[in-house]
Amino acid sequence: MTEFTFDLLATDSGSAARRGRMTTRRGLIETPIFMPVGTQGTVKAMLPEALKEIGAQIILGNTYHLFLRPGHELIRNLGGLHRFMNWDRPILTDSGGFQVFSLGALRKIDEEGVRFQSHLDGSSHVLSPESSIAVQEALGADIIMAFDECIPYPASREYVAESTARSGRWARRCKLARSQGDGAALFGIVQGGMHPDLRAGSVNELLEIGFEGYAIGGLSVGEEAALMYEVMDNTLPLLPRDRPRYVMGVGTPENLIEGVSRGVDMFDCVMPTRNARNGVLFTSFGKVSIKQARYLADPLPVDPDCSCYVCGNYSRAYLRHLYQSNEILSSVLNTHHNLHYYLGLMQGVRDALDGGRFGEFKKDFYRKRADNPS
Ligand SMILES: CC1(C)O[C@H]2[C@@H](O1)[C@@]1(COC(C)(C)O1)O[C@@H]2CNc1nc2cc3nc(N)[nH]c(=O)c3cc2[nH]1
Ligand SMILES: [Zn+2]
Repeated sequence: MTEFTFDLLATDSGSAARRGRMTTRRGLIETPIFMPVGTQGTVKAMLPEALKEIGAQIILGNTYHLFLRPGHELIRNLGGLHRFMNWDRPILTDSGGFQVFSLGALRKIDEEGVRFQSHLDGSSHVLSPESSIAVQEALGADIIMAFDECIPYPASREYVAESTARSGRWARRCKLARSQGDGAALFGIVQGGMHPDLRAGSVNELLEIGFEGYAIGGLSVGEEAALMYEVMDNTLPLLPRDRPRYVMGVGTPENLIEGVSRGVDMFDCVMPTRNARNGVLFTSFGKVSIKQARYLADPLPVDPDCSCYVCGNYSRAYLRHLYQSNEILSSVLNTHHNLHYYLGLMQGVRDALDGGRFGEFKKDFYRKRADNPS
């Protein structure tokens, strides 16, 4: 029996945006929410205490990576992923399907699952619906994801239909493979490529099986933003209002605002953390590439409107110096600021929804960027 609930607290008058609250066995999650990605049991360059200080409520882990290294049994024997990484708030784990295809080598997919060679040492492995659920339960994640195939883009309609049907069969196997009494919530993942009818078929199959939440997969795979929004427009209205909706791998700040407007509750993306390590900082007026010469002697904080520790204590000149010098602190400070920006943006969304002023919030978001084209 899972201790998972979702309450819809408010809906926006002028859009499909919604304010909600999830209850998991490790605490509450206020939605809409952005989830920092902690692929290998760490949100890169961030101490758990710093994540809490900037308001992170839940983070992501990856089955594929932790299964390969250090191994899910080792982590279970050491008390589970929360203990292992000293994070006592909720963790959502992705099921491995996507990562096998983005990282694994020599993959072979069949009804059983996916055979692949490790990108680390070339060793051969299989991930199946049953083994993916077993790994996620061993890790002790609070929200676990069905094992699916994230269909590459572009793909033929025939392949999309076949793969989506197989992911539907896998979803059923995932639900059957769950251990009784494991308090984690299991989310189904909608596939169907960019075809509204195949998306609807995938939704119907998942609803018939029944999950605690529903993710929209197969997006943020190189498609244009307009196409991503079209799939959201077609798919979100088909999902139950009283269950969380999670769009995987999304996205830029604009993607988050547009996704919220369409009724998305949960997001995750490597963008804030990956861009931080590449010296690209997110601000209320757009992106700042800190390596640019114009910041050489700039005494201002990266975003004068930002209340984070980094903007309160360091100049653009110093952040540029750290980046140019390839200093470790560059990743630490840039990541802190970028995650603070993403989490702060979603806090602003929640506050605006609480106050019935999401429409104004969205207008203000775009005006600030238009005033300062980066
Ligand atoms: C490969 C790597 C690290 O994953 C990120 C990142 O690069 C990158 C490359 O460009 C950006 C957009 C910045 O994000 O694309 C990935 C984010 N898009 C994405 N993540 C997903 C995860 C998924 N998991 C499952 N189980 N099923 C899915 O259908 C699924 C779809 C997804 N789409
Ligand atoms: Zn800042």
